[in-house]
Amino acid sequence: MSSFASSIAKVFYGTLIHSVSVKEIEYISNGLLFVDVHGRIAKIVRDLPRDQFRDSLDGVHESKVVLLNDDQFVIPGFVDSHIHAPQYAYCGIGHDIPLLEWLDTLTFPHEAKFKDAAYARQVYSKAVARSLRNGTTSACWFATIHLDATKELVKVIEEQGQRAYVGKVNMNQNSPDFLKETTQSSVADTRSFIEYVNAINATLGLDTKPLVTPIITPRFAISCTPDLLTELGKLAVEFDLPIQTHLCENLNEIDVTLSLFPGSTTYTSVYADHGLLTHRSIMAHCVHMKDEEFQLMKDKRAGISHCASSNFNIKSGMANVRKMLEMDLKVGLGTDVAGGFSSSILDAFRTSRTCSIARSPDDSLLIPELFYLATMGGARVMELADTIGNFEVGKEFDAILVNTSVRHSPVDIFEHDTIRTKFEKYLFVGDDRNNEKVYVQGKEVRLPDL
Ligand SMILES: O=c1[nH]c(=O)c2nc[nH]c2[nH]1
Repeated sequence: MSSFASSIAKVFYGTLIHSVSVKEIEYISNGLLFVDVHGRIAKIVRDLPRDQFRDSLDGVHESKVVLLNDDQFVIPGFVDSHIHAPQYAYCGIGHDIPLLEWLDTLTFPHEAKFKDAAYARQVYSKAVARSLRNGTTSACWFATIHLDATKELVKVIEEQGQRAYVGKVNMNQNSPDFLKETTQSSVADTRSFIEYVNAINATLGLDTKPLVTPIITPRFAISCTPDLLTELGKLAVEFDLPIQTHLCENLNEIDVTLSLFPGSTTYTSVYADHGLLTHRSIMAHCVHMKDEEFQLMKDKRAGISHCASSNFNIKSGMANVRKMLEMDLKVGLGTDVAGGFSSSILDAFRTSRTCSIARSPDDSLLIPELFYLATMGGARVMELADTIGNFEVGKEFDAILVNTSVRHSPVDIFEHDTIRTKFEKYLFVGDDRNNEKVYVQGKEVRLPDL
Protein backbone atom coordinates (compact mmCIF):
# COMPACT_ATOMS: atom_id res chain seq x y z
CA MET A 1 0.00 0.00 0.00
CA SER A 2 1.30 3.50 -0.85
CA SER A 3 2.11 5.86 1.99
CA PHE A 4 -0.78 8.07 0.82
CA ALA A 5 -3.21 5.15 0.95
CA SER A 6 -2.06 4.11 4.42
CA SER A 7 -2.43 7.70 5.70
CA ILE A 8 -6.12 7.79 4.77
CA ALA A 9 -8.78 6.90 7.33
CA LYS A 10 -11.96 7.66 5.38
CA VAL A 11 -13.15 8.73 1.97
CA PHE A 12 -16.50 10.30 1.05
CA TYR A 13 -17.95 9.99 -2.43
CA GLY A 14 -20.99 12.05 -3.42
CA THR A 15 -22.19 15.64 -3.07
CA LEU A 16 -20.19 18.05 -0.92
CA ILE A 17 -21.56 21.52 -0.22
CA HIS A 18 -19.61 24.34 1.42
CA SER A 19 -18.97 28.09 1.41
CA VAL A 20 -16.09 29.35 -0.65
CA SER A 21 -16.82 32.97 0.20
CA VAL A 22 -19.50 34.99 1.92
CA LYS A 23 -21.31 35.26 -1.44
CA GLU A 24 -20.75 31.80 -2.85
CA ILE A 25 -21.68 28.24 -2.00
CA GLU A 26 -19.85 25.56 -3.95
CA TYR A 27 -21.80 22.41 -4.84
CA ILE A 28 -19.29 19.66 -5.54
CA SER A 29 -21.18 16.90 -7.24
CA ASN A 30 -19.58 13.49 -7.59
CA GLY A 31 -16.80 14.61 -5.29
CA LEU A 32 -14.22 12.43 -3.60
CA LEU A 33 -12.94 13.76 -0.27
CA PHE A 34 -10.11 11.99 1.56
CA VAL A 35 -9.68 12.36 5.34
CA ASP A 36 -6.34 11.35 6.83
CA VAL A 37 -5.66 9.54 10.08
CA HIS A 38 -5.20 12.88 11.87
CA GLY A 39 -8.67 14.02 10.81
CA ARG A 40 -7.41 16.41 8.16
CA ILE A 41 -8.72 16.76 4.62
CA ALA A 42 -5.94 15.25 2.52
CA LYS A 43 -7.35 15.59 -0.97
CA ILE A 44 -10.52 16.54 -2.87
CA VAL A 45 -11.33 15.42 -6.41
CA ARG A 46 -14.28 16.99 -8.23
CA ASP A 47 -16.66 15.69 -10.92
CA LEU A 48 -15.89 12.01 -10.94
CA PRO A 49 -18.62 9.92 -12.56
CA ARG A 50 -20.04 7.24 -10.26
CA ASP A 51 -18.69 4.38 -12.35
CA GLN A 52 -15.18 5.86 -12.32
CA PHE A 53 -14.51 7.06 -8.79
CA ARG A 54 -12.88 3.76 -7.80
CA ASP A 55 -10.07 4.50 -10.27
CA SER A 56 -9.25 7.63 -8.26
CA LEU A 57 -8.94 6.01 -4.85
CA ASP A 58 -5.14 6.01 -5.14
CA GLY A 59 -4.87 2.60 -3.53
CA VAL A 60 -7.21 3.35 -0.62
CA HIS A 61 -9.27 0.27 0.16
CA GLU A 62 -12.93 0.55 -0.83
CA SER A 63 -14.01 -0.42 2.68
CA LYS A 64 -12.95 3.10 3.76
CA VAL A 65 -15.38 4.76 1.35
CA VAL A 66 -18.63 6.29 2.59
CA LEU A 67 -20.81 6.23 -0.52
CA LEU A 68 -23.53 8.88 -0.48
CA ASN A 69 -26.82 8.43 -2.29
CA ASP A 70 -28.71 11.15 -4.19
CA ASP A 71 -30.58 12.32 -1.09
CA GLN A 72 -27.42 12.68 0.98
CA PHE A 73 -24.71 15.33 1.05
CA VAL A 74 -21.89 16.42 3.33
CA ILE A 75 -21.60 19.98 4.67
CA PRO A 76 -19.18 21.57 7.16
CA GLY A 77 -20.27 21.26 10.78
CA PHE A 78 -22.05 24.23 12.29
CA VAL A 79 -20.31 26.69 14.59
CA ASP A 80 -22.28 28.01 17.57
CA SER A 81 -20.31 31.06 18.65
CA HIS A 82 -22.40 31.78 21.78
CA ILE A 83 -24.26 29.37 24.06
CA HIS A 84 -24.80 29.06 27.84
CA ALA A 85 -24.56 25.42 28.96
CA PRO A 86 -26.32 25.79 32.37
CA GLN A 87 -29.24 27.61 30.79
CA TYR A 88 -30.09 24.54 28.70
CA ALA A 89 -32.02 23.29 31.74
CA TYR A 90 -34.67 25.99 31.23
CA CYS A 91 -34.41 26.41 27.48
CA GLY A 92 -37.82 27.43 26.11
CA ILE A 93 -39.21 29.12 29.18
CA GLY A 94 -39.10 32.65 30.54
CA HIS A 95 -39.12 34.51 27.26
CA ASP A 96 -40.83 37.85 27.09
CA ILE A 97 -38.84 39.35 29.97
CA PRO A 98 -36.17 41.95 29.11
CA LEU A 99 -32.54 41.11 29.77
CA LEU A 100 -31.71 42.51 33.21
CA GLU A 101 -34.97 41.30 34.76
CA TRP A 102 -34.57 37.94 33.02
CA LEU A 103 -31.10 37.58 34.56
CA ASP A 104 -32.34 38.45 38.07
CA THR A 105 -35.50 36.37 38.13
CA LEU A 106 -34.63 33.30 36.10
CA THR A 107 -30.98 33.00 35.16
CA PHE A 108 -29.08 33.82 38.35
CA PRO A 109 -31.17 31.60 40.67
CA HIS A 110 -30.79 28.75 38.22
CA GLU A 111 -27.06 29.19 37.66
CA ALA A 112 -26.55 29.10 41.44
CA LYS A 113 -27.52 25.42 41.35
CA PHE A 114 -24.27 24.67 39.57
CA LYS A 115 -22.33 24.73 42.80
CA ASP A 116 -23.44 21.10 42.74
CA ALA A 117 -21.11 19.44 40.21
CA ALA A 118 -23.36 16.34 39.98
CA TYR A 119 -26.28 18.50 38.89
CA ALA A 120 -23.96 20.22 36.43
CA ARG A 121 -22.99 16.89 34.86
CA GLN A 122 -26.63 15.99 34.44
CA VAL A 123 -27.50 19.23 32.63
CA TYR A 124 -24.25 19.50 30.68
CA SER A 125 -24.49 15.94 29.36
CA LYS A 126 -27.80 16.78 27.73
CA ALA A 127 -26.82 20.26 26.59
CA VAL A 128 -23.72 19.02 24.76
CA ALA A 129 -25.48 15.95 23.33
CA ARG A 130 -28.29 18.11 21.97
CA SER A 131 -25.83 20.59 20.48
CA LEU A 132 -23.92 17.79 18.71
CA ARG A 133 -27.15 16.18 17.50
CA ASN A 134 -28.04 19.53 15.99
CA GLY A 135 -24.83 19.38 13.97
CA THR A 136 -22.80 21.85 16.03
CA THR A 137 -19.25 20.60 15.74
CA SER A 138 -17.73 23.70 17.38
CA ALA A 139 -19.23 25.71 20.23
CA CYS A 140 -18.27 28.60 22.50
CA TRP A 141 -19.72 27.65 25.87
CA PHE A 142 -20.37 29.83 28.90
CA ALA A 143 -20.50 27.75 32.08
CA THR A 144 -21.09 29.42 35.47
CA ILE A 145 -18.81 30.92 38.14
CA HIS A 146 -18.28 27.43 39.64
CA LEU A 147 -14.88 25.85 39.08
CA ASP A 148 -15.85 22.21 39.66
CA ALA A 149 -18.95 22.43 37.50
CA THR A 150 -16.99 24.07 34.70
CA LYS A 151 -14.45 21.25 34.85
CA GLU A 152 -17.40 18.89 34.58
CA LEU A 153 -18.44 20.66 31.36
CA VAL A 154 -14.96 20.07 29.96
CA LYS A 155 -15.15 16.37 30.87
CA VAL A 156 -18.54 16.00 29.20
CA ILE A 157 -17.33 17.73 26.04
CA GLU A 158 -14.20 15.55 25.94
CA GLU A 159 -16.32 12.43 26.37
CA GLN A 160 -18.75 13.42 23.64
CA GLY A 161 -16.11 14.74 21.23
CA GLN A 162 -17.10 18.31 20.38
CA ARG A 163 -14.63 21.07 19.48
CA ALA A 164 -15.19 23.78 22.07
CA TYR A 165 -14.15 26.91 23.87
CA VAL A 166 -15.21 26.63 27.50
CA GLY A 167 -15.37 29.55 29.91
CA LYS A 168 -15.65 29.73 33.67
CA VAL A 169 -17.82 32.81 34.14
CA ASN A 170 -16.56 35.77 36.20
CA MET A 171 -18.94 37.85 38.34
CA ASN A 172 -17.89 39.96 41.33
CA GLN A 173 -20.39 42.84 41.41
CA ASN A 174 -24.05 43.61 40.74
CA SER A 175 -24.79 39.94 41.22
CA PRO A 176 -26.76 38.23 43.98
CA ASP A 177 -24.77 37.04 46.99
CA PHE A 178 -25.51 33.44 46.04
CA LEU A 179 -23.75 33.95 42.69
CA LYS A 180 -20.90 36.31 43.42
CA GLU A 181 -17.13 35.90 43.67
CA THR A 182 -14.44 38.13 45.13
CA THR A 183 -11.89 39.53 42.70
CA GLN A 184 -9.28 37.27 44.22
CA SER A 185 -11.32 34.05 44.07
CA SER A 186 -12.55 34.83 40.57
CA VAL A 187 -9.00 35.27 39.24
CA ALA A 188 -7.64 32.28 41.20
CA ASP A 189 -10.42 29.96 40.00
CA THR A 190 -10.01 31.15 36.43
CA ARG A 191 -6.30 30.41 36.61
CA SER A 192 -7.00 26.95 38.08
CA PHE A 193 -9.48 26.27 35.33
CA ILE A 194 -7.05 27.26 32.59
CA GLU A 195 -4.33 25.11 34.13
CA TYR A 196 -6.77 22.19 34.40
CA VAL A 197 -7.62 22.29 30.68
CA ASN A 198 -4.02 22.91 29.66
CA ALA A 199 -2.91 19.90 31.73
CA ILE A 200 -5.42 17.67 29.94
CA ASN A 201 -4.26 19.00 26.59
CA ALA A 202 -0.62 18.41 27.51
CA THR A 203 -1.31 14.69 27.84
CA LEU A 204 -2.40 14.47 24.19
CA GLY A 205 0.16 13.28 21.66
CA LEU A 206 1.96 15.90 19.60
CA ASP A 207 -0.01 14.76 16.56
CA THR A 208 -3.36 15.48 18.18
CA LYS A 209 -4.70 18.99 18.21
CA PRO A 210 -6.70 19.65 21.39
CA LEU A 211 -10.43 20.06 20.90
CA VAL A 212 -11.13 22.01 24.09
CA THR A 213 -9.68 25.46 24.76
CA PRO A 214 -10.29 27.57 27.87
CA ILE A 215 -11.75 30.99 27.16
CA ILE A 216 -11.72 34.07 29.41
CA THR A 217 -15.39 34.80 30.22
CA PRO A 218 -16.32 37.94 32.13
CA ARG A 219 -20.13 37.65 32.12
CA PHE A 220 -20.50 41.28 31.03
CA ALA A 221 -19.10 44.60 32.20
CA ILE A 222 -21.96 45.15 34.65
CA SER A 223 -21.03 42.09 36.67
CA CYS A 224 -17.27 42.73 36.86
CA THR A 225 -15.31 45.46 38.63
CA PRO A 226 -12.56 47.29 36.72
CA ASP A 227 -9.83 45.47 38.65
CA LEU A 228 -11.33 42.09 37.80
CA LEU A 229 -11.61 43.03 34.10
CA THR A 230 -7.97 44.14 34.14
CA GLU A 231 -6.81 40.89 35.76
CA LEU A 232 -8.78 38.85 33.22
CA GLY A 233 -7.18 40.81 30.38
CA LYS A 234 -3.79 39.91 31.84
CA LEU A 235 -4.70 36.21 32.04
CA ALA A 236 -5.73 36.27 28.37
CA VAL A 237 -2.26 37.61 27.49
CA GLU A 238 -0.38 35.29 29.85
CA PHE A 239 -2.04 32.14 28.47
CA ASP A 240 -2.71 33.47 24.94
CA LEU A 241 -6.43 32.79 25.18
CA PRO A 242 -9.66 33.80 23.47
CA ILE A 243 -12.15 35.99 25.33
CA GLN A 244 -15.95 35.97 25.26
CA THR A 245 -18.54 38.27 26.75
CA HIS A 246 -21.73 40.23 25.98
CA LEU A 247 -21.80 43.61 24.28
CA CYS A 248 -24.51 46.19 23.48
CA GLU A 249 -27.36 43.72 23.78
CA ASN A 250 -30.02 45.93 25.33
CA LEU A 251 -30.47 49.70 25.76
CA ASN A 252 -30.98 49.51 29.51
CA GLU A 253 -27.85 47.36 29.86
CA ILE A 254 -25.84 49.96 27.91
CA ASP A 255 -27.03 52.79 30.19
CA VAL A 256 -26.13 50.85 33.33
CA THR A 257 -22.71 49.95 31.90
CA LEU A 258 -21.84 53.53 30.99
CA SER A 259 -22.86 54.71 34.46
CA LEU A 260 -20.55 52.09 36.01
CA PHE A 261 -17.58 52.94 33.77
CA PRO A 262 -17.64 56.75 33.40
CA GLY A 263 -14.00 56.76 32.23
CA SER A 264 -14.85 54.86 29.04
CA THR A 265 -16.48 56.60 26.09
CA THR A 266 -18.55 53.64 24.87
CA TYR A 267 -19.56 50.17 26.03
CA THR A 268 -17.15 48.64 23.50
CA SER A 269 -14.30 50.77 24.80
CA VAL A 270 -14.95 49.50 28.34
CA TYR A 271 -13.62 46.14 27.18
CA ALA A 272 -10.83 47.71 25.11
CA ASP A 273 -9.76 49.84 28.09
CA HIS A 274 -9.31 46.68 30.18
CA GLY A 275 -7.37 44.65 27.61
CA LEU A 276 -10.34 42.51 26.68
CA LEU A 277 -10.88 43.51 23.05
CA THR A 278 -8.44 41.54 20.90
CA HIS A 279 -8.45 39.56 17.66
CA ARG A 280 -9.49 36.59 19.81
CA SER A 281 -12.49 38.31 21.43
CA ILE A 282 -16.01 37.06 20.73
CA MET A 283 -18.63 39.67 21.52
CA ALA A 284 -22.18 38.35 21.71
CA HIS A 285 -25.07 40.44 20.35
CA CYS A 286 -23.74 43.89 19.28
CA VAL A 287 -27.33 45.01 18.64
CA HIS A 288 -27.03 48.69 19.55
CA MET A 289 -23.61 49.76 18.33
CA LYS A 290 -22.43 53.24 17.45
CA ASP A 291 -20.36 53.58 14.27
CA GLU A 292 -17.25 54.23 16.36
CA GLU A 293 -17.86 50.98 18.24
CA PHE A 294 -18.01 48.97 15.03
CA GLN A 295 -14.83 50.72 13.95
CA LEU A 296 -13.13 49.83 17.23
CA MET A 297 -14.17 46.19 16.74
CA LYS A 298 -12.69 46.31 13.25
CA ASP A 299 -9.45 47.96 14.43
CA LYS A 300 -9.02 45.29 17.11
CA ARG A 301 -10.12 42.49 14.72
CA ALA A 302 -12.65 41.31 17.32
CA GLY A 303 -15.50 38.96 16.33
CA ILE A 304 -19.27 39.15 16.77
CA SER A 305 -21.75 36.41 17.60
CA HIS A 306 -25.14 37.32 16.14
CA CYS A 307 -27.89 35.83 18.34
CA ALA A 308 -31.13 36.75 16.58
CA SER A 309 -33.42 34.36 18.44
CA SER A 310 -32.36 35.65 21.83
CA ASN A 311 -32.59 39.24 20.60
CA PHE A 312 -36.23 38.69 19.66
CA ASN A 313 -37.19 36.62 22.71
CA ILE A 314 -35.86 38.87 25.41
CA LYS A 315 -36.75 41.92 23.37
CA SER A 316 -33.26 43.31 22.84
CA GLY A 317 -33.60 44.47 19.24
CA MET A 318 -32.34 43.54 15.78
CA ALA A 319 -28.62 43.60 15.00
CA ASN A 320 -27.36 45.12 11.76
CA VAL A 321 -25.53 42.16 10.27
CA ARG A 322 -25.53 43.70 6.80
CA LYS A 323 -23.39 46.52 8.13
CA MET A 324 -21.09 44.05 9.90
CA LEU A 325 -20.56 42.19 6.62
CA GLU A 326 -20.03 45.39 4.66
CA MET A 327 -17.31 46.37 7.13
CA ASP A 328 -15.82 42.87 6.81
CA LEU A 329 -16.16 42.36 10.54
CA LYS A 330 -15.86 38.77 11.67
CA VAL A 331 -19.41 37.56 12.40
CA GLY A 332 -20.94 34.17 13.10
CA LEU A 333 -24.18 32.82 14.54
CA GLY A 334 -24.96 32.05 18.17
CA THR A 335 -27.94 30.17 19.53
CA ASP A 336 -27.56 31.90 22.91
CA VAL A 337 -29.50 29.28 24.80
CA ALA A 338 -31.50 30.13 26.86
CA GLY A 339 -32.17 33.67 25.67
CA GLY A 340 -32.53 31.69 22.45
CA PHE A 341 -35.00 28.82 22.67
CA SER A 342 -33.12 26.39 20.46
CA SER A 343 -29.57 25.07 20.39
CA SER A 344 -29.84 24.43 16.66
CA ILE A 345 -27.84 26.61 14.30
CA LEU A 346 -30.44 25.75 11.64
CA ASP A 347 -32.92 27.66 13.81
CA ALA A 348 -30.38 30.48 14.24
CA PHE A 349 -29.98 30.55 10.44
CA ARG A 350 -33.74 30.95 9.97
CA THR A 351 -34.20 33.53 12.71
CA SER A 352 -31.24 35.53 11.42
CA ARG A 353 -32.92 35.63 8.04
CA THR A 354 -36.19 36.82 9.58
CA CYS A 355 -34.29 39.44 11.55
CA SER A 356 -32.51 40.76 8.47
CA ILE A 357 -35.76 40.94 6.48
CA ALA A 358 -37.52 42.73 9.34
CA ARG A 359 -34.65 45.24 9.49
CA SER A 360 -34.30 45.83 5.79
CA PRO A 361 -36.38 43.76 3.33
CA ASP A 362 -34.57 45.09 0.25
CA ASP A 363 -31.14 44.32 1.63
CA SER A 364 -31.75 41.20 3.67
CA LEU A 365 -29.23 38.41 4.11
CA LEU A 366 -29.16 35.83 1.31
CA ILE A 367 -28.84 32.08 1.69
CA PRO A 368 -25.12 31.96 0.79
CA GLU A 369 -24.44 34.68 3.36
CA LEU A 370 -26.41 32.92 6.08
CA PHE A 371 -24.81 29.55 5.39
CA TYR A 372 -21.42 31.26 5.50
CA LEU A 373 -22.26 32.79 8.89
CA ALA A 374 -23.30 29.36 10.19
CA THR A 375 -20.01 27.75 9.18
CA MET A 376 -17.06 29.85 7.93
CA GLY A 377 -18.21 33.00 9.71
CA GLY A 378 -18.22 31.16 13.03
CA ALA A 379 -14.80 29.69 12.25
CA ARG A 380 -13.43 33.20 11.66
CA VAL A 381 -14.99 34.45 14.90
CA MET A 382 -13.23 31.63 16.77
CA GLU A 383 -10.00 32.48 14.87
CA LEU A 384 -10.13 28.94 13.49
CA ALA A 385 -10.58 29.80 9.82
CA ASP A 386 -7.36 27.94 8.99
CA THR A 387 -8.64 24.82 10.73
CA ILE A 388 -12.39 24.47 10.09
CA GLY A 389 -15.38 26.12 8.39
CA ASN A 390 -15.25 24.66 4.89
CA PHE A 391 -13.67 21.89 2.85
CA GLU A 392 -10.15 22.89 1.98
CA VAL A 393 -7.19 20.56 1.84
CA GLY A 394 -5.27 20.82 5.11
CA LYS A 395 -8.27 21.78 7.24
CA GLU A 396 -9.72 19.40 9.80
CA PHE A 397 -12.80 17.48 8.78
CA ASP A 398 -15.69 18.72 10.93
CA ALA A 399 -18.83 17.84 9.03
CA ILE A 400 -22.45 16.72 8.93
CA LEU A 401 -23.65 13.92 6.68
CA VAL A 402 -27.16 15.11 5.85
CA ASN A 403 -29.84 12.73 4.67
CA THR A 404 -32.91 14.47 3.29
CA SER A 405 -35.02 11.35 3.02
CA VAL A 406 -35.12 9.99 6.54
CA ARG A 407 -38.36 8.51 7.82
CA HIS A 408 -40.14 10.82 10.28
CA SER A 409 -37.95 13.79 9.36
CA PRO A 410 -39.78 17.01 8.44
CA VAL A 411 -38.28 17.11 4.93
CA ASP A 412 -40.22 15.56 2.02
CA ILE A 413 -38.44 14.97 -1.26
CA PHE A 414 -40.17 14.77 -4.64
CA GLU A 415 -39.05 13.74 -8.12
CA HIS A 416 -38.49 17.32 -9.21
CA ASP A 417 -36.02 17.98 -6.38
CA THR A 418 -32.39 18.56 -7.27
CA ILE A 419 -29.45 18.49 -4.90
CA ARG A 420 -29.77 22.28 -4.57
CA THR A 421 -33.44 22.15 -3.60
CA LYS A 422 -32.74 19.28 -1.22
CA PHE A 423 -30.05 21.40 0.43
CA GLU A 424 -32.39 24.39 0.64
CA LYS A 425 -35.16 22.24 2.10
CA TYR A 426 -32.74 21.01 4.74
CA LEU A 427 -31.78 24.60 5.62
CA PHE A 428 -35.38 25.75 5.97
CA VAL A 429 -37.35 22.61 6.91
CA GLY A 430 -34.82 20.09 8.20
CA ASP A 431 -33.82 19.31 11.74
CA ASP A 432 -31.54 17.00 13.70
CA ARG A 433 -33.30 13.94 12.29
CA ASN A 434 -31.65 14.79 8.97
CA ASN A 435 -28.19 14.86 10.57
CA GLU A 436 -27.39 11.23 9.94
CA LYS A 437 -23.77 11.45 11.03
CA VAL A 438 -21.65 14.15 12.63
CA TYR A 439 -17.84 14.22 12.40
CA VAL A 440 -15.37 16.20 14.48
CA GLN A 441 -11.68 16.13 13.53
CA GLY A 442 -12.46 13.26 11.18
CA LYS A 443 -14.04 11.06 13.85
CA GLU A 444 -17.69 10.11 13.75
CA VAL A 445 -19.36 11.37 16.92
CA ARG A 446 -21.54 8.86 18.71
CA LEU A 447 -24.89 10.67 18.67
CA PRO A 448 -26.78 9.72 21.81
CA ASP A 449 -30.53 9.13 21.80
CA LEU A 450 -32.21 11.97 23.60
O1 LIG B 1 -28.38 36.91 26.61
C1 LIG B 1 -27.72 37.01 27.66
N1 LIG B 1 -27.61 35.95 28.48
C2 LIG B 1 -26.90 36.00 29.64
O2 LIG B 1 -26.82 35.01 30.36
C3 LIG B 1 -26.27 37.23 29.95
N2 LIG B 1 -25.52 37.65 30.97
C4 LIG B 1 -25.21 38.91 30.73
N3 LIG B 1 -25.76 39.34 29.57
C5 LIG B 1 -26.42 38.31 29.07
N4 LIG B 1 -27.13 38.18 27.95
